Amino acid sequence: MRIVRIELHVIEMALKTPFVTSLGTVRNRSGIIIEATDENGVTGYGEAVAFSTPWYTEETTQTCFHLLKDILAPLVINHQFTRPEELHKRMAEIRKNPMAKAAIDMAVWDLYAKTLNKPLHLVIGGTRKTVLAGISIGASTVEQLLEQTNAALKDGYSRIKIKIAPGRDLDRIRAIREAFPELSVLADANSAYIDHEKELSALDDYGLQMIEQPLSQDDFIDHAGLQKRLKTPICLDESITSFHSAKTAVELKSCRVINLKIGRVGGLTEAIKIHDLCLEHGIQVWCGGMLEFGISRAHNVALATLEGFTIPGDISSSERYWEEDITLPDVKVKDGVITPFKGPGIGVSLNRKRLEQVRKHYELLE
Ligand SMILES: O=C(O)CCC(=O)C1=CC=C[C@@H](O)[C@@H]1C(=O)O
Ligand SMILES: [Mg+2]
Repeated sequence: MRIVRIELHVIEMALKTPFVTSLGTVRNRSGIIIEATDENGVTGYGEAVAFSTPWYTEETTQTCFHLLKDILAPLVINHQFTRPEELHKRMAEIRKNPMAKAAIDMAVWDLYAKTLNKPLHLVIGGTRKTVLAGISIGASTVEQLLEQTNAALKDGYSRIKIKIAPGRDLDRIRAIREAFPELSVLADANSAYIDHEKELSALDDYGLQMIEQPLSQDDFIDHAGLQKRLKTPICLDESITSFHSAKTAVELKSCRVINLKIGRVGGLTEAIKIHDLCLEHGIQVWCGGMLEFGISRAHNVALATLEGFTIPGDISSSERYWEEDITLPDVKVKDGVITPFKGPGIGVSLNRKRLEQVRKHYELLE
């Protein structure tokens, strides 16, 4: 099979609730929805999940647009392939830029599953009938955090993730523990403790499920030393940008958990390889979120049906973020779980009316 047409839709939507992290606040979310159509007119969907500024990783919506339009689309259009992994390999000639590559890799997997007329989660070997839903709360005050946690529990979420930074950690953790002593809670630092490593020991006695990426975003050594000193499992997010980096983390014992994001690691092909590595080495893995739109969210649901996803991830309902998402149907959490879509591929279609409303730019590549 071969892709004969790629369409890029650059979109932007305001988040219902601003998302506050140790690195800044996200109010508006831009992204790129990609359609890849083959010679028989079958179309697969992908999404470039980079933010509009390089606060989380070095990629942005603009860098992804440039890579997709000028480098990656010309590399894959009209290139014969039988399996998605072959195009992923072809894109490996281009260095880094995982989120741009992931957009195409997601679309190719969706297209491939549709040509088999099978749901993507079954094509990749998913065994879970439902996916455990967790929720990441980016709140600026303790009161807002408690409020949003209460609402999350009412919506059936069984685990919450909070954002921490030096001087904004113990107050939050103590408040959550006091109000919800049994709740499964993890804390995401987004590398905020690089020069405050000693302050992390104070967080070690609150039964946190894990502490996510406390140190430098390209580190393995310091996290390995920290993991030896802490009871609480370390989870790596930004450090894990490829299968090789996951292998490094496993060999150096830098973490006991990995937050797996399809965009950050360069696509579903790589994410599946990292999942298999974690399963082999007893490293817990969960599906992280990127405040994304419905296409990437639907790919996350498919990924999280794999055997190794034993704990809730950051996949929550689309309606938490958007007045109206760009897919039909959108992702819905019910009683703390998400049921994988039954249709071929990712099982959702584009809500074209909504896509037009929020689209800033369109590019047709053939
Ligand atoms: O998509 C979600 O609901 C979770 C998003 C989330 O927690 C994150 C997305 C991107 C960067 C960070 O702020 C954080 C993370 O590091 O996991
Ligand atoms: Mg994180």
